[in-house]
Amino acid sequence: MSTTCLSPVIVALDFNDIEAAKNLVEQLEPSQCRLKVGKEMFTLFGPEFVRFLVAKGFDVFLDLKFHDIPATTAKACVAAAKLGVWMVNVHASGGLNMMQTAKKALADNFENPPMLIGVTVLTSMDDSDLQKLGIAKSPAEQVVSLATLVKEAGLDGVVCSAQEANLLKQELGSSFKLVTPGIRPAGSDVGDQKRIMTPSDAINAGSDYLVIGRPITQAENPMQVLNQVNQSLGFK
Ligand SMILES: O=C(O)c1cc(=O)[nH]c(=O)n1[C@@H]1O[C@H](COP(=O)(O)O)[C@@H](O)[C@H]1O
Repeated sequence: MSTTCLSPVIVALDFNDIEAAKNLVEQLEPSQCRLKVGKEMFTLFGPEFVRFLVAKGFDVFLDLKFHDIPATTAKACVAAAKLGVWMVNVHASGGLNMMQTAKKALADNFENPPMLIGVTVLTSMDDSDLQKLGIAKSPAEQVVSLATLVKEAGLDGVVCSAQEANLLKQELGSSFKLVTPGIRPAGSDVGDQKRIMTPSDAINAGSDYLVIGRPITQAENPMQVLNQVNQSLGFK
């Protein structure tokens, strides 16, 4: 598995046009960013697109957010790992047994399994969204609860917002990885995200990886935005 990337940026390839995605990928080097394939591109273009990115040497985060009974989730994680991806994720709210079973299946089947990460509270949600689900905690409190369970299950880290990064590093230690979407360079459209932060603030707060989609992919000049973000973080 490639580990040549110098930047913490993971570009979210949320395209419905495979040629548009490939056009951006052709301009990128695996040292400049990692790539994320999510539900839209995987549903449209399947494992072949993932294999294409892996064959080009990119670290690929396959973001399918599995959430099912333990056996089904574990088998889905093993199937994802067979594609040679660098990271896969499950919803932490699937529970301790689901996460432990997935982790064990990866360890039993692969000498070098991909990182397994638990999704906590989506970055598109705030207090009022949690209340409507009957959750009386703040997003930060709920993230800490779920992340504690993810750590207990032996996973490598969580998806959370950068707003919780500082707290999580204090509570769960520096080696527990924090993957943070909801990243918005100053002046870019917020869209449907609610718990947001700029790239440099996120890194200063303790984020290990920054997931950035539309601010790069929808920009007039995506490479310019990526280069600016990397430069602002001290990566060329
Ligand atoms: O798991 C994720 O990657 C994820 C979790 C989360 O809480 N919030 C979130 O936005 N994401 C993903 O991160 C990407 C963010 O994209 P932009 O909002 O366009 O930067 C999307 O592909 C989302 O599916």
